[in-house]
Amino acid sequence: MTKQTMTPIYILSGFLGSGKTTLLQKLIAYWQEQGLLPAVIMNEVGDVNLDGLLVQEQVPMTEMLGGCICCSIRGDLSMEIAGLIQRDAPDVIVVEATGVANPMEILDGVTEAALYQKIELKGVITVVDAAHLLELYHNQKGKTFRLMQEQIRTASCLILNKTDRVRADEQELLASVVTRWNEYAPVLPAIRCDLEMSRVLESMGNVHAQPTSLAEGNERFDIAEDDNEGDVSSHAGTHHHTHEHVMVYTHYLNGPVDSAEFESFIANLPREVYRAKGVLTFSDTASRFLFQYAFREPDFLRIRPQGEVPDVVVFIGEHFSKGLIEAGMRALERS
Ligand SMILES: Nc1nc2c(ncn2[C@@H]2O[C@H](COP(=O)(O)OP(=O)(O)OP(=O)(O)O)[C@@H](O)[C@H]2O)c(=O)[nH]1
Repeated sequence: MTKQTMTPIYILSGFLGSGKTTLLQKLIAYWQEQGLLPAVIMNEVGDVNLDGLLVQEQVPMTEMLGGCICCSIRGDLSMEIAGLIQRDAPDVIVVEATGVANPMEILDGVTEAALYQKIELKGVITVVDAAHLLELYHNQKGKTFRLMQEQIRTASCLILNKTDRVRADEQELLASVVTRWNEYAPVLPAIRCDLEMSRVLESMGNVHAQPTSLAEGNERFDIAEDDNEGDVSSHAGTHHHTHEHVMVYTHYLNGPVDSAEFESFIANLPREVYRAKGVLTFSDTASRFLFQYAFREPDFLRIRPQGEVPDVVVFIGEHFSKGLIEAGMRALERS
C-alpha cells in the first residue's frame, strides 16, 4: 500500500559508539507509546548487524550492511526508503547511519528518495561521545576529529552524550565548542541519551500523533544553512570521503571462550581499534552476551537472541593489524 501522507524521516548521526542505538531504542519506545509505527533503516560498515538485536521484532527494519550508505551504497538508500514505505507503511522512519558516515552524503540519499516518495526530512540528530570529543578537541587534528566536527555541523539537534565520562567544567567547555561549530542546533547533555524524547523531537519539529498532520513543518528543517550550504555542493561535486581509512575485521568464533581472558584481550586492544561489538558465549557463564566496546570502554549485556545468531566479534578502527587481532582471537578459542 502506498501512503498518501508524508512519511517523516529522521537521520541519526554520530561517530562509532557515541550512543545512536541507545537513542534509537528510546525513540522507538516513545513512538510506540503514541500508537505510531516506527521503521528503521540500519547501516553498518561490517557485514553483521548486531545493533538489530536491540530492536524489537515488531519494528520493521531494513539492514544495509557491508558499506557506508554515504558512499558505496548511497543509491540503495532511496530504494530502501521507498521499499519500506510501500511494504510497511510506517508512520516514521529513522535512518541510523554508520558511525563513520558523512551526514551530508546521507542527506543527499534521503532527498533523492523524495523524488519518488512523499517523505519529509525532519532533520539530523547527532549523538556525540563527550569523552571522545574532549580528547579529539585537545589534539585538534586527525580524520576522526574532522568527521566528528562535520557530523556536529550537520546536526539539527545535538545530544552531548556520555557526560558521565567528563567533569562538569569539561562538559561546559564541550557545550560551548559544539555551539561554536553549530549555532543552530540545540545542545542537549545526556547520560545514555536519557532525555524526554518529545523534547528532542520538538527541538527540531515534532512527529505528531495524527499522521494526517505530518505534512506541515517542512520548513523547520534547516541544516545550518549559511556556513554549510557551500559544503553540500562541494560534497556532491568532489565526493571526498572522510572515512576511507576505516577498516573492519569480522571474526566468527568456533566456540565459547573464557570471559576473563576475553576481557583482558579487549583491555589490551591496540588504540587503533576504536569500536568493537559482538555476540559471545563464555565457557564460564550460562548465558550469552552482547558485547560492546566504544572508545576504550567495554560493556556486556546478557541476551537471549531470537533465531540463529552466531558467535562473532566485529572490530572497527584505523590501520590496525587484522592478523594480530585474528591471532589473539584464535588463541582465546584454543585455551
Ligand atoms: N558510559 C556511558 N556509556 C554509554 C552511554 N551511552 C551509551 N553508552 C554505551 O556505549 C556503547 C555504544 O553505544 P551504542 O548506542 O551502541 O552506540 P552507536 O553509536 O550505536 O554505535 P555504532 O552503531 O557502532 O556506531 C554501549 O556499550 C552503550 O551502552 C553513556 O552516556 N555513558
